[in-house]
Amino acid sequence: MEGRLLARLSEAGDIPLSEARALGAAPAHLERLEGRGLIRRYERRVERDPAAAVRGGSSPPPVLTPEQAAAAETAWASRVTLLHGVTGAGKTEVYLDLVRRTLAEGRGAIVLVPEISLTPQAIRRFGERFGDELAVFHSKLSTGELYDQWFRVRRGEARLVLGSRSAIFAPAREPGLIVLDEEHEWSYKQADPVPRYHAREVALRLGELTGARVVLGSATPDVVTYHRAETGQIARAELKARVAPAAGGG
Ligand SMILES: Nc1ncnc2c1ncn2[C@@H]1O[C@H](COP(=O)(O)OP(=O)(O)OP(=O)(O)O)[C@@H](O)[C@H]1O
Repeated sequence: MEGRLLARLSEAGDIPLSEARALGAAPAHLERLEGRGLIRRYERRVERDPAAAVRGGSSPPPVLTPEQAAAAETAWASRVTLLHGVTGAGKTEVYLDLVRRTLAEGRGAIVLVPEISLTPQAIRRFGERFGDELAVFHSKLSTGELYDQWFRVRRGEARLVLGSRSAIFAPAREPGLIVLDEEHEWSYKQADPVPRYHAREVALRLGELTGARVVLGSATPDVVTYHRAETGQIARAELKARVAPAAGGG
């Protein structure tokens, strides 16, 4: 067994303890080898990274349409903005543009989407654009995965948080932007279990406390948000046209 282990180590450099065990190494074997100075045991943090699979090459961002560019400008110039746009009008590209600007300023960003919209494709869109800056929070992560994501954000390694409602509590450093996509969704309200909160209200308050811009995106805004926009308490940007499909040119 010891020969097999040493052979494996000489080819791999180092191996996890679990692999040594699988090769048949018992604790006594390891102690003996270590005593003879042939191996050394050490601990290393290994992070689980649920976004790793969706990180790809960086695809260049599309040029925003004039309507999208105007919407991004309004949001950039305002504290809180309702981004009112029909389905397929390209709201996500506006969020991506605002995230890019925010990271370029050296600040962090939190993008909330309803749990049901947090699909691999949606994650990939952000992962392709922002790579290692991205941390993803959703309810299917194991406690360990959640812990790792939390610490990547906490340490400032990941400055962009993408997640469902509870991601609003991620320890983003110096948040400069908070986006709620589909802001009208009832799933942003957590009624049970405690703590009971509405992620939109938390986002608005966090924006006040930190100076982060808040963007509320929807094709069908909540009546409360709509009223705030109508009465001028928050800004409004509209996307009325669908983005023409790249190949269609219509
Ligand atoms: N400026 C652009 N140039 C080229 N393609 C674009 C542009 N903006 C958006 N798209 C493409 O159009 C499609 C719809 O855009 P996007 O997903 O951003 O819209 P959305 O409003 O967020 O959609 P939904 O309402 O479904 O959430 C996507 O495939 C996106 O890549």
